Formats: sequence, structure tokens, C-alpha cells
Amino acid sequence: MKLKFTKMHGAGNDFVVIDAINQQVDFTPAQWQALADRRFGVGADQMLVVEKSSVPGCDFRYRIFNNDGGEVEQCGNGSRAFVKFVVEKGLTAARQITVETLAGIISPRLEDDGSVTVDMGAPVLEPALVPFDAEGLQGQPEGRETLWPLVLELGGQRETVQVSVVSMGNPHAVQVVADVDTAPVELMGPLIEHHVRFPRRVNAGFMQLVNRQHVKLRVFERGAGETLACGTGACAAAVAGIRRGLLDSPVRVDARGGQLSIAWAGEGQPVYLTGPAVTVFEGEITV
Ligand SMILES: N[C@H](CCC[C@H](N)C(=O)O)C(=O)O
Repeated sequence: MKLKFTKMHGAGNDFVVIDAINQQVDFTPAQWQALADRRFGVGADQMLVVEKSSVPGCDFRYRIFNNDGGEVEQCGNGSRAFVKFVVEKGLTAARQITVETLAGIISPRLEDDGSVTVDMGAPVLEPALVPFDAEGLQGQPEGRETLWPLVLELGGQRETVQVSVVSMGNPHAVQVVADVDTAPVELMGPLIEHHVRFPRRVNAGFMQLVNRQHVKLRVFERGAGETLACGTGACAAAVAGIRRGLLDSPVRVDARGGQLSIAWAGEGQPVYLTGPAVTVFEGEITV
């Protein structure tokens, strides 16, 4: 089967985007896995599949696959690429759309300057719903946040890191580090991703505070490894920092691949993610 795709990125987090409205995309699970194992043929962090939604009032549905083949609930950078894709492909005449995802409905808007703002919905902060197993753990309160101790086996040594746990529809564990450039992301990222206290694994964020409205962030993503940017990771990091009393909204988030902006008015309120969306090239893959 030949499939047309568009290669896109949001702040360096890169995607293969597939129009499954005008193309027949009915892979077997083995075919999906084979495609993901080849990093979708051209090298990408995730694959985004664009479909019609059956939810009343929803323009589209989009499915997100990490490059380990797993389908996940949400993708912040992907949602920005998504809206640019459907506008550029003439799949909609609107500039703001409602999109059904496994995590619920999101509403990205393509701005006149080409950036995209996405209402990512309200963060989920109850540990058990992230999901995070806090059973028997003594959390350390800080502001409105609780820091949870994670014991990691690093080269035969036991090291305990203090993380905030936040869901943006997908799970995140965020820690503050002194310097993102020297943080042990490659070593610690997989240990946190697969930590037993995260039953659905987790995206591991490493955040350096520059000032109360500016952070640097690296994310070792669940099912993808470290990416140049993680949109939901930027949302989770800003929410955790605001709840800890360390940050004030809006927060500038410098990822290795570009700059994102996060605005959040507090518990129960939606998180707004703003950032770039770039179309790189069109291609065709054979599955
Ligand atoms: N690896 C993430 C999915 C992609 C999220 C990231 N690319 C973003 O921009 O939010 C997860 O397994 O939850």
C-alpha cells in the first residue's frame, strides 16, 4: 500500500502526518508496528493520522502514534501541526477547529502570523489519575504542589529525585534541575519513563528555571526518547512550576528545537499552548 504523507515539525518535534480522510488507511497492528519500527520511513518522533470525527460538533479526529508503535492520548506540538495541515490541505475553511483525541476535545487555532494556539484543556493533577501510584509514598508539599520521591537505580547507586506528576491527557513527571544542558536526561529519562509507579509509563521532564516567566526544558518522551520539544511536556512543566509558586503565567519555555509559550490561570482552567508549526516536505511511503 502506498501512502502519501506530509513531514512537519513543531519546535523541532517532528511528525509524519497522514490524511486518512482521502486515503484508505487500514493497517493491521503488525503493519503499524513495522512502520513505527522504521520511524515511519523518514524518521519522526510521532505519526499523526487525520480522520473525520463521529463526535457531534467535532471537525476531525486525530490519532497519535509514538515511534515505538504505541498509540497515545495527546500531543501538544502535534496539534499545532495538525491544524496547519488541515488548513493547507483544504480540509477545512476554518482557522479554529475542534479535534477529538483519545484525551478528549482540543481546539487549535491557526493565527495570522502562522503560529498556533491550542486550548489543551485543564491539567489532571490527582496522582491516581495521571496515573501515578503514590501508595505508601510520603509526598512533600510545596505551594499547591506535592513533590513525590522516585527512587532510581543509577549505575548501582540509588538516587531519589523529587517529581511533580501532571496529566495533559498523557502522563508527565517533571523535575527542576540546575542546568538542562548537564542534566542526566539520557541516563535518567528511561528509568523514569519505565518506573514501576507509572502504570502507563511517563514522559520525563527536566526543567531549568531562568526566571519566574522563563524556563528551559528537555523531555525524555514516553515511547519516543528525547525529542527537540514536547508540547504537553511544556504545559506540564509550566503547570508544575506555577503550582510550586516558582513561575507566573504566561511562561516562556525554551526547548532545544524552539520556543513555546504556556498560559494557565490555575486549577480547573485550560492550559493554552502557543508555538510554531512548519511543513517540511511531502512524500510517499510504501507499507
Ligand atoms: N510521547 C508522548 C506523546 C507525544 C507528546 C509530545 N510529542 C507533545 O508534543 O506533546 C506520550 O507518549 O505521551
